[in-house]
Amino acid sequence: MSAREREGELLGEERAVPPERALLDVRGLRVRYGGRGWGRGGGQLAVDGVSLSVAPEETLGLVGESGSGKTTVARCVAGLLGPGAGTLTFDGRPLGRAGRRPPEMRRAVQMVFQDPRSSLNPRMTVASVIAEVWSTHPVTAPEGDRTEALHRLLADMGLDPEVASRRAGDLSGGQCQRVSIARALAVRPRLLVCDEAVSALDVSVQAQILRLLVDLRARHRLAMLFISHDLGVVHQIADRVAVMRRGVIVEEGPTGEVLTAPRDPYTRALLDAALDLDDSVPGDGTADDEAVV
Ligand SMILES: Nc1ncnc2c1ncn2[C@@H]1O[C@H](COP(=O)(O)OP(=O)(O)OP(=O)(O)O)[C@@H](O)[C@H]1O
Repeated sequence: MSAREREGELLGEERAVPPERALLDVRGLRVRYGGRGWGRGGGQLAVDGVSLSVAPEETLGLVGESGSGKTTVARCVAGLLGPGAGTLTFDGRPLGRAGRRPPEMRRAVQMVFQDPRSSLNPRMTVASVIAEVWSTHPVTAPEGDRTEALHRLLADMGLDPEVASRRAGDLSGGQCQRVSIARALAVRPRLLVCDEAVSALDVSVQAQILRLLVDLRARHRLAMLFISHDLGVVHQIADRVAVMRRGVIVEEGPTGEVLTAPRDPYTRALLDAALDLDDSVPGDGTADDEAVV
């Protein structure tokens, strides 16, 4: 089936999330890096007609091998990259690049990156990281005592208030990721795009951050686009899964179905490659917690 046919199928009656129910709706997304401009050839066609939807409070897992185009989709949704072709809508409104989004849409879609250390300025204190996003989105800034609000936010992330005065560069990887999540949630988003958000962490810390995300998702009624090459991790968190290969979605469905009875040979190969799904799921509850201060 060609990318266009597959896109057509996704546009039809079988769509998992009807357009009127979708929070995020991506239709026929195409992205080419380099070359002579869109439609003029050359360069690298990274995403070739991706259509997907995420309902309010739903988590869609996007899986696939390295280079399949997952990050490119994430960057378009977060507004860091413009689509070559296709449409993105959020709550029924067109979703342009971040610079062109109205402030309420910029804050509604937040992203958590793979490498927590490089996504934070190592010289900034945690308090100033959060103060910066509150000043960018003043509507989300606390009205009363900001220090108290900051401490509450940190506590929500499982961080001690003492972390507020520490520089990001002095924190552990897990602590940095908790701060990155705090920065994203400080502006009260509706959709969190997590791009390999636990991949760079030690296995025991992965489990903690995954549990934190599951907990925050419920408490803050978040929708998530959760990108990972790790099927075990996706199994833990996603309601539905879309499988990407070479810029197209080859299979999509409820997580249990896709990961236990895959229809596409590529999904089966991915599952076979994940040596043992159960063993690859982090978090048996026995791992020592990293110091969360
Ligand atoms: N800035 C860029 N310039 C040129 N090509 C790029 C760029 N970013 C990504 N690509 C190419 O686009 C394709 C898709 O990359 P992308 O990072 O979206 O895939 P991915 O599935 O997220 O992979 P990974 O898990 O390794 O990040 C790859 O072939 C990659 O080499």
